Amino acid sequence: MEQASEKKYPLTAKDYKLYEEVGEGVSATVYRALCVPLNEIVAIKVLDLEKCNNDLDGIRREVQTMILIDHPNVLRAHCSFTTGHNLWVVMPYMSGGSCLHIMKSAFPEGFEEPVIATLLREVLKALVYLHAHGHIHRDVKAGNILIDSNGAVKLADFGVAACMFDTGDRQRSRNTFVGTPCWMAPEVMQQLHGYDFKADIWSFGITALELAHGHAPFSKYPPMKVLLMTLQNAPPGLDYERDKRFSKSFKDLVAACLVKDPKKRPSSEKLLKHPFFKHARSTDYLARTILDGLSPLGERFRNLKDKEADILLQNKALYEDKEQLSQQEYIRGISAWNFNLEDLKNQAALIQDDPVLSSEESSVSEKHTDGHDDVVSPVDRVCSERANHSNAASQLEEELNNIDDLENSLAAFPIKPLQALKGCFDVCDDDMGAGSPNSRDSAHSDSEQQSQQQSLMGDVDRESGRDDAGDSRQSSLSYSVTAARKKFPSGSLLQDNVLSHKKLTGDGDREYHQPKYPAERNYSGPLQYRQKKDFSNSTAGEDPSEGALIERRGRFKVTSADLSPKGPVNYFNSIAGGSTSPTIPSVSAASILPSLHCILQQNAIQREELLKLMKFVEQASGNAGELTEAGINDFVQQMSPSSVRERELQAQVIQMQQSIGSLVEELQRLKTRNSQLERKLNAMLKKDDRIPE
Ligand SMILES: Nc1ncnc2c1ncn2[C@@H]1O[C@H](COP(=O)(O)OP(=O)(O)OP(=O)(O)O)[C@@H](O)[C@H]1O
Repeated sequence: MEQASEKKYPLTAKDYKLYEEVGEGVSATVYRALCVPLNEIVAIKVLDLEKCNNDLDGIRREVQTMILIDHPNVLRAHCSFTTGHNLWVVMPYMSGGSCLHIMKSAFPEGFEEPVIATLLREVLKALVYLHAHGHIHRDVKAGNILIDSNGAVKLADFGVAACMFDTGDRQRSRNTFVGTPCWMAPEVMQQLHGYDFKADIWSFGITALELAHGHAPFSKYPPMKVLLMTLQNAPPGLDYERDKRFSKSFKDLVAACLVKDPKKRPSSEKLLKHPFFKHARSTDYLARTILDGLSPLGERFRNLKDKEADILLQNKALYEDKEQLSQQEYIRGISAWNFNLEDLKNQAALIQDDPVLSSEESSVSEKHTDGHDDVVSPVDRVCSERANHSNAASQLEEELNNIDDLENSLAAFPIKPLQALKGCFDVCDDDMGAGSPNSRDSAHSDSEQQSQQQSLMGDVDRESGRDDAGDSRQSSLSYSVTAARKKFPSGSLLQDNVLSHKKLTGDGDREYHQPKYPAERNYSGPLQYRQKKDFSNSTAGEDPSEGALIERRGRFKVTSADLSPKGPVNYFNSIAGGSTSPTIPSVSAASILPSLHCILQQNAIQREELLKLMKFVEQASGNAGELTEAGINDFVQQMSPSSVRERELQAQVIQMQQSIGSLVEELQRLKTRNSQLERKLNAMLKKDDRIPE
């Protein structure tokens, strides 16, 4: 297929003998191999095209570019060809391996400054070349800085790596979520206005810190957090106090690269003239200092892989989610460009909801700004990364749980708080409308909650426009989130009117907040009075099931159903002082006259019966003369306690009958008088008619 150099590298797999694995990438495995016809040791990168979402033409273009590149500090491909569903890229074998693997094996705390200066100078030369030819590497990091047995430094992974970091739509369409964005420039993360070769300068600065400390800033955090930190926090750098072993020029170089505004970063060409590179040495110095004593690359790689497998086994559960996987990939030294940015942003947007996180990030930011992360032995470093990552994972889990809690709260929070209140209070429907300021607030609060959630993405995006103001940026973001949270209770009725029964029931000024079924009811005093007083004022048209309206205050009303005790309250109790006997209602005398008359008649009949009986007895005993009518009356009185009342009534009836009789007589008299007058009048009228005029 493709041929790069004058040497004719064979284009068939059978001409190569694969040896041990010396590296592993996202979708590629690198082997040490023998090119049989040429009897030359090479490295063959085997790409699984099924894992790579790119079309073959895209890959071919990238490989062509890689083949055409001709610079001593850029790893050039000898040739490439496909075999089965794999693409083989044949390259020079870099026996020292990558700087990342070297650090992992022997320099966990990073390299000394002259080594760093030498390495960086070589890398920078590669960047000057690439940028001058219009290429952006986009994957500058220690894992892609390869060293051969002589100490020659080559920047690898240009071109072919492009298939791992598609841009634009292709990147967005991918769902993979692998790697960490530790080296990624803020403007690349934002993808708002695109990016240029200055993105490589940022990655170069991060790589400088990686070589200085043995790991990249933020490397122990999951990708979404790294994204957030990169965008929000002040750029990482070397600390003047803590990183005493490094020169001021090194610190200046890093600071110059890690400026958030790409325009303010120097070009690779300008950077190459930086005083820091006066510390750089020859490449064989590298061979002497960092390669000396190292075991063969394949062996180192296997050892690292074994360690990783052990730890993976121990922390199997930990590595089941994608964030863990990304950390795992970082430890393996895999590039981190093909994650889904949208996913990251969305998750980052969620994370920044947590104000606790903000403060934590602040301290983290400080730490990284100081340039101090944990410094441990290689194994410890891996373990520590995992432990730290475990912490980060649990932190993350906690944060996400908090978000879950918030989301649950939002889900549980009523759209119309007054509807929820209806469960505790009787609320007039008209109070549920937009007229209620509280309901407006709560509705606003709800929608604001949602828009806040959505706008957080926008907040992250808007960060792009700002530069070097991590603190203010963070505070502004924190503010928007905090504001949203604070608005949640204050804008709704929830806190005051639903959650605070305790407070409300104890507050005399707010007794209208009495819950529908309070634990204790007081049926005495004012409440009874109020009930009695308003009983007759029940509003027509009220729902009978909810009882008559007893009291209405503002949006709330208290109904008789609410206030009634379990047993029926006797309306008369309060009047009659607790007596349960009914009080006879007042009636007119005329309405009971017939009844009284009837009783009187009965009494009269009974009296006659008694008199007959007594006469019979008298005759029988011969003592008839001893009993007078008066005596009989006395006897009757003694015999019947109700006779007194009967006599009174009888007297009244007789009196009334007499009155009626008098009235009838009077009426008759008046009628007679009236007819006499009429007659007189008629007589006078006739008399007048007869008198001539
Ligand atoms: N020519 C080479 N000689 C020796 N080792 C190599 C060579 N090329 C790559 N490697 C090793 O293999 C590892 C993976 O290679 P490479 O980075 O090209 O694959 P990748 O899939 O692109 O990975 P990444 O996603 O990390 O870029 C490198 O980190 C390096 O350690």
